[in-house]
Amino acid sequence: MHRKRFAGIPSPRSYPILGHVPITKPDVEGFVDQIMGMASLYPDEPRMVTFWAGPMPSVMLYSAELAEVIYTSSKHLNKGMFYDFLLPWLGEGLVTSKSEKWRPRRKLLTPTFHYDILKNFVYVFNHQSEILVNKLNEHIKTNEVVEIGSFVTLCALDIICETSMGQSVNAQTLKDSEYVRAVYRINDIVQRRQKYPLMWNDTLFWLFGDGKEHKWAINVLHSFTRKVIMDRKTRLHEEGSAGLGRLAFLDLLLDMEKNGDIDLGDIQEEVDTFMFEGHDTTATGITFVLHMLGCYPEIQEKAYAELQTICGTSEEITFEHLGQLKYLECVIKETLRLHPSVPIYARRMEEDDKIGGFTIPAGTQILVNAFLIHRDPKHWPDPEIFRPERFMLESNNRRHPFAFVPFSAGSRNCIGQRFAIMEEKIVVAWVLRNFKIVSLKRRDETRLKTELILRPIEGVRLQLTPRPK
Ligand code: HEM
Repeated sequence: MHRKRFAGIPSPRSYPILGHVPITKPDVEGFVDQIMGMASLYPDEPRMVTFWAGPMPSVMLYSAELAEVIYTSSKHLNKGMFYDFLLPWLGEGLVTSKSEKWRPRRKLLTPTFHYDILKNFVYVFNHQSEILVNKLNEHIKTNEVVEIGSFVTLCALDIICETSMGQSVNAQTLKDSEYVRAVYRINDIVQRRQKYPLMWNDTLFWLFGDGKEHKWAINVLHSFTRKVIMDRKTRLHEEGSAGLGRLAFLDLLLDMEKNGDIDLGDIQEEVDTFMFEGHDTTATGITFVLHMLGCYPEIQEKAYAELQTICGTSEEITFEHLGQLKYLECVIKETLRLHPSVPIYARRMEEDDKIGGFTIPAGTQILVNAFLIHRDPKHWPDPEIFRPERFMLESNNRRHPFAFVPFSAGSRNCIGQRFAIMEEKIVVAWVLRNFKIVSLKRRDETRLKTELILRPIEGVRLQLTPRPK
């Protein structure tokens, strides 16, 4: 695309044909600093920057006002090219599908995430959190320090497997599961591929990249979900829904199949999509919340006092409790503001359109940078300060509607956001009720990396002390 069409939009100095490729930092930390550093390099309006990967332009937006054009558009609904690397795993499920396929599918699946359905999962959230607390108790008998992310990730994986497929993979209790290994491996391979433009070429990827392992992982992932789907379909047919035990998303999808709305291939795409989108995101979300609670003792005690008042001696966190845990919700949201699990997401311009007074040509990749939108001093005074009260009702009502966008916004927003907040609340509540948490590193000492997901480079190390019963 011709560079003249982007004249006037800020852009760091680049090379004539290769663009920014030679100056892109290859290491994960350097890359984050470079991308997020744009807000320091170009802090003023229009808060947008152009990058060139060779001849391909990407325009990164980092203001609520500019991102609004994308969120509210009914045209720019397709994703950027980075999502193509997910196609072999996810097929054309909700995250990756093009707008023609996505529109009717989203309409069909939206009721699946209604509170009346999500209520059924409260048991799973509690049950898996209890296992997590037991595992943490076992661990601290021999080692005071816990890398909490690794524990929480297995818990989130068990939760998403059980709620999506009605089948536990027992990631928390089993030492080794091939499916779990394949989930980790595929995430890693996709993220590495996104960062190395040479590996975007399929032939090079197969010859010199992780092609072989990629094939192994896809085979394991698809065989597992295919088998679960077929087993559940057979049981549903033979024993009826009463024979299946707890409800899972899969049962609702199988109902849709019975009505002729989708086929088994479509179901597989959506189950794989939930597995991808629904576990790493919540796992890093919960990890960062626990880190923040461990950094700010007064906030931790306030959240703990609320839990004691609302839940009292009740062993379980019930659906009714969830609505009342208002301060904990503010803590979770403030954590998502400073550490959005998906810090950047991409769309493709389907036709020329005006953003920030510039005409952006069709075909351009738009990167919406939620990490920086959440730090725009125009909407967030003292943006680096961790202050959960920002999310109290009154302040919320006065804010720009797109200043807080961890779940994206508009019609292509996250379908799982209520599920995510419910899960985060319950898992965090269990840990907080059982342990006093101290973070071994301050926030400013915790280095971040961003792959598809924002993560702490060295994990989050906590000291956990059991609270008196
Ligand atoms: C803290 C947790 C989560 C965060 C921060 C998050 C964030 C996001 C974001 C930013 C998007 C838009 C991505 C894009 O435009 O490319 C998205 C989409 C999506 N998320 Fe989530 N998510 C979370 C949890 C979940 C969970 C638990 C599920 C499922 C159970 C889920 C399922 C989906 C799906 C299916 C989409 C695609 C929606 C569509 O295009 O119609 N997410 N999520």
